[in-house]
Amino acid sequence: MWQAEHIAARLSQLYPQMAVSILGMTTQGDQILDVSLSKIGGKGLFVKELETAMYEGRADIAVHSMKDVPMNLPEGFTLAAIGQREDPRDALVSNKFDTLDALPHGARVGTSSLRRESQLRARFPHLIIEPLRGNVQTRLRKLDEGQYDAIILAAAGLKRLGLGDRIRAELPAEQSLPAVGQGALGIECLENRDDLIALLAPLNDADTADCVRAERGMSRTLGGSCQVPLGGYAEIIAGQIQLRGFVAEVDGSRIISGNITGARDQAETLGATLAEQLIAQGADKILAELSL
Ligand SMILES: NCc1[nH]cc(CCC(=O)O)c1CC(=O)O
Repeated sequence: MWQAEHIAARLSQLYPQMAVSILGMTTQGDQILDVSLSKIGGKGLFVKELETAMYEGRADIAVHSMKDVPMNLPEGFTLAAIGQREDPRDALVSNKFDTLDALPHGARVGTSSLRRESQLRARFPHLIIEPLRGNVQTRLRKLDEGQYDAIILAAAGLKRLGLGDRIRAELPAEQSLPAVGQGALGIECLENRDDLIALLAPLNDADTADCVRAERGMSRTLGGSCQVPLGGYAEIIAGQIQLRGFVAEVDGSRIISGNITGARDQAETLGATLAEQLIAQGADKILAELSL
């Protein structure tokens, strides 16, 4: 809802004559909370109902976290704009500990993200990783009730909700490589709505869009979703895209990582090329084992 309201406010600012209203929706991704997303079909669950609403003409656009948008949109839909990225990092939230290093043997860390789990287990095999789902407030409540010693959340979600003061440590990309698209908002509409695509163009942030395209190019080639421990994060450095990526065993016993730098107008190809490099190092075998 914060994301939808943010985009509605931007549109009202850009187009004062435009009537903007929010059609609040709950998706299966919000409703099914007792199991990990990786077991129930992944991220598409956050976007499907919204696409149905657009298809049926009940909504014109949908606002998504790019992290939740599947690599291949259904036929007839397009991403009209990708907004400026909020903090892309993962954040440690705890009432007892200020850093990951401070967590003692046997400390319980909440996350249902295979990406976060694999990176934690590789560096801190003495921690116990336990599932944690629900919206941001629910996750914080479960921490505060003492079910966990610490939890890992996206910094972006916390900051947007004014909960940035709960962050004990922001994990640098070297320690917790973010998810593909993390921290960026995407606006989806029907591909044939040239009117909307033109109106939404000013909301596109070229830097973020190029970075997210590179990340998604990698993930698409790897066939990844949140069903696999996979991270991808791109930055614009000296006018070029620098993309890092990894695929790991969930238990952290193996992490295949790499990076690549290249031209912004080749973003997707750059992502695909990094994916091929990870595959050459055995990423495809890890992915194949996971889909068994
Ligand atoms: N999968 C849920 C989800 N999708 C996007 C965000 C955070 C906000 C963002 O990345 O834009 C979150 C929560 C989290 O990972 O803590």
